[in-house]
Amino acid sequence: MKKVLTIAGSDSCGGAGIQADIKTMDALGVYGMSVICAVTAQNTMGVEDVQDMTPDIVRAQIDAIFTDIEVDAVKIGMVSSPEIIRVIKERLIFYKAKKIVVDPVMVSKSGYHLLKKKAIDELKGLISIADIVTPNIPEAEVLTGLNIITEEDMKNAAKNIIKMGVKSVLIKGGHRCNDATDILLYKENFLVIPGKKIDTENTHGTGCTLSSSIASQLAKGFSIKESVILSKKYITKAIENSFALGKGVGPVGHLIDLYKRGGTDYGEN
Ligand SMILES: Nc1ncnc2c1ncn2[C@@H]1O[C@H](COP(=O)(O)OP(=O)(O)OP(=O)(O)O)[C@@H](O)[C@H]1O
Ligand SMILES: Cc1ncc(CO)c(N)n1
Repeated sequence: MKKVLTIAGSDSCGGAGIQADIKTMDALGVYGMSVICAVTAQNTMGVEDVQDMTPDIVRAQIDAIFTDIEVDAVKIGMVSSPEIIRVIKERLIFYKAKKIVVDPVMVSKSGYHLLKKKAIDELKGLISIADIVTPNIPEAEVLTGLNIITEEDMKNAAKNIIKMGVKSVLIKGGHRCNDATDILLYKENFLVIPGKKIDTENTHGTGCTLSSSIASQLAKGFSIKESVILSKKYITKAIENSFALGKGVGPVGHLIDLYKRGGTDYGEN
């Protein structure tokens, strides 16, 4: 079985973060492992509190895994602080980690800052060693300083981000009003991945699910382009099967959730 590591934050309500990553990995048939960078006290209505792990315990978790287990792909999500990001980058280079996906998580859907503002430069450094980075539109705006409205703007932002040294860039369109088309810049070519906006409030964890699906498919040996296309299908299906939970924004539905609710039709993933 392929082994995939998520380096991210814990979401107590189970919709995003480490919990979404492990559910996605399970659903896609890879073995999921985790390095926890922060614990959030969070529910469907928002983030109440955050406790960052120390850089030492982040380093110790990474060392524990890489000194024992061969890791086929790594997904990085919420990384909190400049010190934690520096440790992650240094350790991943040290262990010659393969197939690195960076989801540059900055602000939760409810508006809580999950990344300290002073950590943006370190985050760019981490992006430089990745195979793919998956910013949503507001994140791409922070990384580039550009204003992104149209598909052409998304392409320009991708060209700008690729200069950071990353091999490919997926700009996610989920934050646009009427469309969920994503744009991949890969080997100097653009791939427009069309998506229709699904009318649901329950989109907690969409970005985490997409990036851990990409890491899982890369681990299985698919190319970046194939992994992104398969993952767009997975996230679309997961949003179609999202459900109400608690009083706020409910989570996307993974294969496992569907089984529990008696469903069987989950496409080819
Ligand atoms: N309502 C929707 N209908 C269809 N696809 C969507 C919808 N919302 C998001 N997506 C898709 O989900 C994927 C994740 O994109 P999104 O922009 O939501 O990520 P994100 O903002 O990083 O998520 P998160 O808030 O979990 O960090 C993309 O492929 C995007 O196009
Ligand atoms: C821990 C965590 N990671 C990522 C997100 C996505 O916004 C979130 N809400 N919580």
